[in-house]
Order: sequence, then C-alpha cells, then structure tokens
Amino acid sequence: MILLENLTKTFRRAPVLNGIDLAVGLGERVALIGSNGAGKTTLIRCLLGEYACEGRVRIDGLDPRRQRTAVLGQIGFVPQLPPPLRMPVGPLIEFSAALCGTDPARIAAVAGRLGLDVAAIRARPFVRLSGGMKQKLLIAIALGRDARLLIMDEPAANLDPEARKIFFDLLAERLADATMIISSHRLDEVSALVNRVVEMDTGRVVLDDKVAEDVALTSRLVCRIALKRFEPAFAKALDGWNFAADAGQLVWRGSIAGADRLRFLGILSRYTGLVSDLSLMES
Ligand SMILES: Nc1ncnc2c1ncn2[C@@H]1O[C@H](COP(=O)(O)OP(=O)(O)OP(=O)(O)O)[C@@H](O)[C@H]1O
Repeated sequence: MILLENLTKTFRRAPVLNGIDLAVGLGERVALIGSNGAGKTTLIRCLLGEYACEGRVRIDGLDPRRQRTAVLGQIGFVPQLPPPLRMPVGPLIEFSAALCGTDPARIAAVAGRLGLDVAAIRARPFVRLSGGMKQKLLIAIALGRDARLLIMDEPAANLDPEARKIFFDLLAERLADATMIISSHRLDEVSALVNRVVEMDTGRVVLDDKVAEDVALTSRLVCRIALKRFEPAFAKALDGWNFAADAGQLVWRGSIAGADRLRFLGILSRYTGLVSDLSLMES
C-alpha cells in the first residue's frame, strides 16, 4: 500500500531523511517512533505529498506529489499541530465532509464520542478552540469517513486521559478495515494497537519489528518473575500492576492484559539485570 524507496529529504542542505526504504502492506498498523527531530513528521509530510523529495513515494501505486487529490482521497490524516483555520466549526465540518464524501453527522458523532459537542460550538472559529478541542475535531474529521489509510502524527498528545482512551477505542474499531501509521514518542501509548514498530533516528530507520499478534488483545497473560535480589524500585514498579511477592520478595506473580504486554515488558526491561527467570503465558 505504501512504498518508500531511498526517500531523501534535505532542508537547506541539511539532510533530514537519509535514504529511507519502507514498504507497508494492507492491514499493517505501524507505530512510527523516535525522539524529537528524528524525522517522523517530515516522512509523513512526504507521504502526503506536501514536500518535494528525492527517491520514490507511492501510495497504492500513486505518486502523492502528482496525484495528490486521488491520494488524499484515501487518507484520514491527523496533524501534529492544528492548522490556524479561522473557519467556524460548523462550516469546517461541512466543508471537510464534502471534500471526502462523507456525512457531516458521522464527523459530529465521532466528536461526540470524544466528548466534543459540535452543536454547541458550531459558530466558533476553529482557531479559537482549546488545544484539546481542536485535536478532538481533527480526529473526528479523520475518523468520521471511510479511509483505507489513517496517518496520525502524535494524535493523542493534547487529549485528556478519558478522551485518549475513547480515541484508542475508536481506532480499535477500525483494525479490520484500515492501514495505520501512528507517530508517537511513546511506544507504550500505541503498543496495543500496532502490529509493527518502525523506529527512526536522525533521518534513518534504526529498527523495524513486527509485533506478534498471537496474543489476543482481550486475553490475560499469567506472569512469574524471579529476581536475583530484592529491589525496592522494582517492587514499586510492580505495585501498580497488582503483582504479589513471596515472603522474600524474590518471586513475583500476577497477570496482565494481553493489550498491555509491550508496555509491561518495557517496564521490565529497566530491570533486565535483576531478573533470573521470567514466564509469561496466556491463561
Ligand atoms: N520546514 C523545515 N525547515 C527546516 N528544517 C526542518 C523543517 N521541518 C523539519 N525540519 C528539521 O528536520 C528535522 C526532523 O524534524 P521532524 O519534525 O520531521 O522530526 P520529528 O521526528 O517529527 O520530531 P518531533 O517528535 O519533535 O515532532 C529536525 O531537525 C527539524 O528541525
């Protein structure tokens, strides 16, 4: 579906993307992670045809620079920073709906699930909304339509925890019919949703891993961890996961949701040197 070959982008002679090769197939859900300035947003802008770049970019065989309308017609996009639009919310929803052939009511319904009552703010200019309200509306515009490709650049950054949870529920409803690219600083935030992790660093892909989907997101995993010695920081870290320890606090037992496994292993990775035995099995 997405094909990047030797994608290279330079800003004033400074290379920002250094020859990226990447193929993303139908049904893949990619977490695009990396530190500030790694090149995630630039890569996304190249995918959307906003930047001229060297190398090859194809979406379903189409060139996003030359066939922009056709390419954008397939993409639901949530930008990292909201555009400074003066248009009031009501007309903005109608305009966006007409542009991508959807019903404005679908957009309003998604906004409503995120806790944004669009009827109450119809006349307010988009630019005057709060950061979180703008983000919710942009998400509603991207998800309130049939898009085979969802590209989201730090989509949850401005959302409160409740809206963040609903947002991930909304994405989970699209797992069967959409290819997704979600950029984030934090893998744990998107780990439950993705089946592939691509990490960027200084304009290069430094890690490209599949996430095994053998574990159902709704399952529970029974976990036993044996430690070489007692460590209070480890005990504190496991406290929030409702794990219980034996008398010497060297063997810990508990269970975690399948959807949380990457987040859990991420926490455990900080204590790798302490762990003498680990088992994680579906119950
Ligand atoms: N329009 C631009 N002109 C000049 N340099 C730019 C431009 N856009 C991005 N850059 C530079 O390109 C590099 C990559 O930026 P980019 O925004 O793609 O990174 P990112 O991985 O999305 O970072 P963040 O997580 O902070 O959003 C940075 O060094 C940035 O300063």
